[in-house]
Amino acid sequence: MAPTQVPVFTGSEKVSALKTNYPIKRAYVTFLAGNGDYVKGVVGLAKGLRRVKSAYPLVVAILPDVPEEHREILRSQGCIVEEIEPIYPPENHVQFAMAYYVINYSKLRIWNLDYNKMVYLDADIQVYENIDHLLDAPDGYFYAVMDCFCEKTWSHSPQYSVGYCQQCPNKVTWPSDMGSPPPLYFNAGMFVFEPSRLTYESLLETLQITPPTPFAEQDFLNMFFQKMYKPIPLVYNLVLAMLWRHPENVELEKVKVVHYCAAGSKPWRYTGQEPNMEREDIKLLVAKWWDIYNDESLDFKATEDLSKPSIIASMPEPATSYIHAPSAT
Ligand SMILES: O=c1ccn([C@@H]2O[C@H](COP(=O)(O)OP(=O)(O)O)[C@@H](O)[C@H]2O)c(=O)[nH]1
Ligand SMILES: OC[C@H]1O[C@H](O[C@@H]2[C@@H](O)[C@H](O)[C@@H](O)[C@H](O)[C@@H]2O)[C@H](O)[C@@H](O)[C@H]1O
Ligand SMILES: [Mn+2]
Repeated sequence: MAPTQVPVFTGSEKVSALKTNYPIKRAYVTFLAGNGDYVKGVVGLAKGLRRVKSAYPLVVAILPDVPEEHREILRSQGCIVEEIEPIYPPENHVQFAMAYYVINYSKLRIWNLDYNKMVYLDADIQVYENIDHLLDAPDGYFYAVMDCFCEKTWSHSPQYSVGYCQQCPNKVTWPSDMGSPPPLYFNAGMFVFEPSRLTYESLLETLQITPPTPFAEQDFLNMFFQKMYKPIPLVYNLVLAMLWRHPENVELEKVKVVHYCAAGSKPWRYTGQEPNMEREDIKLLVAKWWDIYNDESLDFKATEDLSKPSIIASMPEPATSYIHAPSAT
């Protein structure tokens, strides 16, 4: 297991009795911008969640530039489509964020959705095993998987310059003349969070006085939730670069969620040309993604699916509920 991970789930734990008169609303949520091919990622994710019999719906937070044709595709796959307004960082700093990532600040709108607990998943993520239990995790924390600093995309950072990575903190000791090592840093492609108006307004106010940085909203979220961040095991968000940067930390057969974020790994654009893309494990993971995307039996069927447990999921919670430790496999 990677160092410094604090196991969130220690077994079947009794969660405090929930006293509420309103149904606890839980869902998965992803983000879609533009009229390009990321819509395929969302369709794949919707079908993947259906394949693992998730009890919760998939909300898609879309920017206004998503065409009606794509919105219809998402609705036909049982997604709940919610249009959000873009969020731009302070005008005079935008050049500091990598241009490609600036649209990701708009992800912050998901804190304003009308749900109590959500799991955010990038559209380039696929869920291969049921992770509904994450929505039972104790409130008051921000759960996410630790990122890796070894890819070239991190070449701007002090970590990269000294060869330090939190995935192997003992390999290169953090130089004492560079102050204390950076706090644990999560990949913002997947996280468990509690939408709230109060948090949402605080995020937006804080953003206005926070100069953008290379990884845009990911850096910002790491700063904002630093005190609440609770690392969860890598099986919940396998950042593909881990396969060649930290293979000792990866047990591929136990991975529940795969994040196709390495350059050239987006399944719907895969050519195998970019570095590491010719690896057998990458070819297997891309093929697994396509198997789900092409599986017509996983398409949404209005009649059958409406009777799915997600209706139950919106019913008031029982007096107590349990967190079941994730399966070892
Ligand atoms: O043209 C785009 C680029 C990004 N995204 C969304 O923004 C997320 C973050 O971008 P990406 O996953 O490409 O970043 P990475 O995780 O690869 O750094 C994507 O997963 C999508 O949900 C999108 O909808 N359209
Ligand atoms: O806007 C910043 C983005 O930052 C993250 O992607 C990065 C990060 O994972 C680096 O560590 C990798 O090196 C890099 O390849 C990858 O693109 C999130 O996955 C994405 O959702 C989004 O927040
Ligand atoms: Mn991603």
